[in-house]
Amino acid sequence: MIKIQNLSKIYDAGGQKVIALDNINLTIKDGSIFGIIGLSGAGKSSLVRCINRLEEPTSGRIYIDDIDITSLDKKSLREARKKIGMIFQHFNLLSNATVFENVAFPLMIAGYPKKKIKERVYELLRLVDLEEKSQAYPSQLSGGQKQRVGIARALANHPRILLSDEATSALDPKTTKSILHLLKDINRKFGITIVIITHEMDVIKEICDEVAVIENGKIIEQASVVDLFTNPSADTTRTFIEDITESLPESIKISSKPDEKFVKISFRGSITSEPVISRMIKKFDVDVNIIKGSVDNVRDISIGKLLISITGNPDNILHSIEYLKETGLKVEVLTNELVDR
Ligand SMILES: Nc1ncnc2c1ncn2[C@@H]1O[C@H](COP(=O)(O)OP(=O)(O)OP(=O)(O)O)[C@@H](O)[C@H]1O
Repeated sequence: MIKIQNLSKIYDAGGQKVIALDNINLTIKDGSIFGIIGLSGAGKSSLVRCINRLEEPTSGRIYIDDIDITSLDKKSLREARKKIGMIFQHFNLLSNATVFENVAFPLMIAGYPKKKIKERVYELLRLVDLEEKSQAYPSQLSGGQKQRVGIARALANHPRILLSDEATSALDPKTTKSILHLLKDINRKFGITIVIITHEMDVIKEICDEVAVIENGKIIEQASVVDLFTNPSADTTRTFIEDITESLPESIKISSKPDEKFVKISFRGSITSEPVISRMIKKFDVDVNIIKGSVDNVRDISIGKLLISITGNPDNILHSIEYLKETGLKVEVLTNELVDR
């Protein structure tokens, strides 16, 4: 378990103080894939780099399995870091060393005998599907292959935690997917906790279990990925997931009549196939116009969103909305404030 308590990081930029992290509190469960998403400058890198103290926190505590990382001396920190692997956006490989040598590097530093190093390196290269490239140099590899080397190197010392600092940001969408699948496999096979920082919701959607949204150095929202998609609360989160109420047609903005209500419905999985809306129309004698709809796949669960207008007798509209809520759907009646956003 990673426990971050009251963590702050203040940089001194030429006499000017920059508050990069402002009293962060987070708990990351063992074996989970935890995403931290935020816009550029939100504090993501600072946060992830404080976990292994590549960046020194200004104040606060970070516990990993009850060991206070922030209080360790240099020698103990070196030991603790063996259990925290890290991968980077630009891979950080040694350019004049082969793939084999890059992966062997942390094992040599740890003082393993040659035979052991060779066995472990080939085991890791098999895991990331790069055995045949062992003698290649980084310049002879594609971006995806370079990141696979980065992953193999990060896993060399059997870490319990893998930190990923925008590891797929420099890759095309297809390669991104294959790297994310590899990370998921590693998480499942070895139970390694993975902390991913990213500015892309697609990355979160693909593999994370839980997500925290960071803005101006503060965590503004934290939830399971499925909950976040169904029910985002912060405005920034809504912009990340392109909420269905964004860029609504002009015609909606002029209407706030009692005989017409705009309703956003969110649903998960099986409810998609239930004819809830047609039943509602029959039961309450209202008309429904579907304005927008979308279905997203989040961690293999389909999450649907539907924006409808309900017109008819105002009382019947209210009963219809109650009925939708009773069926277990998440229902939000759009107010002007929401519509005008
Ligand atoms: N070494 C530093 N010295 C001074 N200010 C810094 C330093 N590193 C980061 N900052 C500032 O701290 C804030 C958070 O930066 P950080 O790199 O953690 O954000 P980020 O979310 O990772 O951004 P990006 O996605 O652009 O990398 C920013 O305002 C940044 O300018």
